[in-house]
Amino acid sequence: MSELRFPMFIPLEHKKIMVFGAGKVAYRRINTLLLFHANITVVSPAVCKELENLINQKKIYWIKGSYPDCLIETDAFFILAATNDEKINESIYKECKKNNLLVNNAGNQSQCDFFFPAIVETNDLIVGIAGNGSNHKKVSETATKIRKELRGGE
Ligand SMILES: C[C@@]1(CC(=O)O)c2cc3[nH]c(cc4nc(cc5[nH]c(cc(n2)[C@H]1CCC(=O)O)[C@@](C)(CC(=O)O)[C@@H]5CCC(=O)O)C(CC(=O)O)=C4CCC(=O)O)c(CCC(=O)O)c3CC(=O)O
Ligand SMILES: NC(=O)C1=CN([C@@H]2O[C@H](COP(=O)(O)OP(=O)(O)OC[C@H]3O[C@@H](n4cnc5c(N)ncnc54)[C@H](O)[C@@H]3O)[C@@H](O)[C@H]2O)C=CC1
Repeated sequence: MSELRFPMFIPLEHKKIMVFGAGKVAYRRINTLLLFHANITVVSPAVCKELENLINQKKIYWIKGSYPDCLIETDAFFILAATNDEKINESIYKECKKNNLLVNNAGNQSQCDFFFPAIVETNDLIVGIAGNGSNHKKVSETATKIRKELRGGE
């Protein structure tokens, strides 16, 4: 893929974000979104220990269930489809499109209205890093280098 992706920096405070799936990818992304004080609802039949802690601390809201039994809330600012079922992720994508909602299918780049960046944050800077979708490792390694440069480690 060689398309250029335009970075936008959007305040997320109090905006509702729905995340379908509560595994490794969902956890990584929820942690990133919490930095921005988003109002996160996660839908999944089960959650990992780390997410359970966030739910108990009331940092995120959990709907215990599965798509399509649990529907997409149309007042969501955007939706992340991050289940481990390709067909389910695709159905979520299609329902979002029908409702004019922004959606990211973590398993399929052709079903992403926007892409999830790697983030480096300091007191007064936010750096968002993305590639062209061909080298996730390079994006991640670049974030690590910039973290070292700006924060001296981590
Ligand atoms: C295109 C994109 C679409 C989107 O927005 O969803 C996408 C897609 C996919 N990633 C895959 C694999 C991995 N992604 C990571 C890590 C990150 N991926 C992220 C973003 C994006 N990933 C989007 C834009 C990327 C860009 O700009 O180029 C980051 C930046 C942000 C975040 O996710 O938090 C985060 C680094 C954060 C940081 O380090 O800070 C690792 C781990 C690693 O490399 O260390 C692995 C491999 C190991 C693993 O399995 O974890 C697969 C194959 C899945 C499969 O085959 O099943 C797909 C699917 C596909 O390519 O179609
Ligand atoms: N974009 C990225 O960075 C990456 C994307 N992926 C893709 O992301 C997706 C998720 O990967 P992982 O987090 O590793 O999976 P995982 O197996 O760790 O977690 C999947 C989660 O989905 C939930 N789930 C399953 N069916 C569901 C349904 N019908 N409704 C709601 N929740 C449901 C499960 O309970 C579980 O919590 C896969 O599609 C994979 O291809 C994988 C690695 C990296």
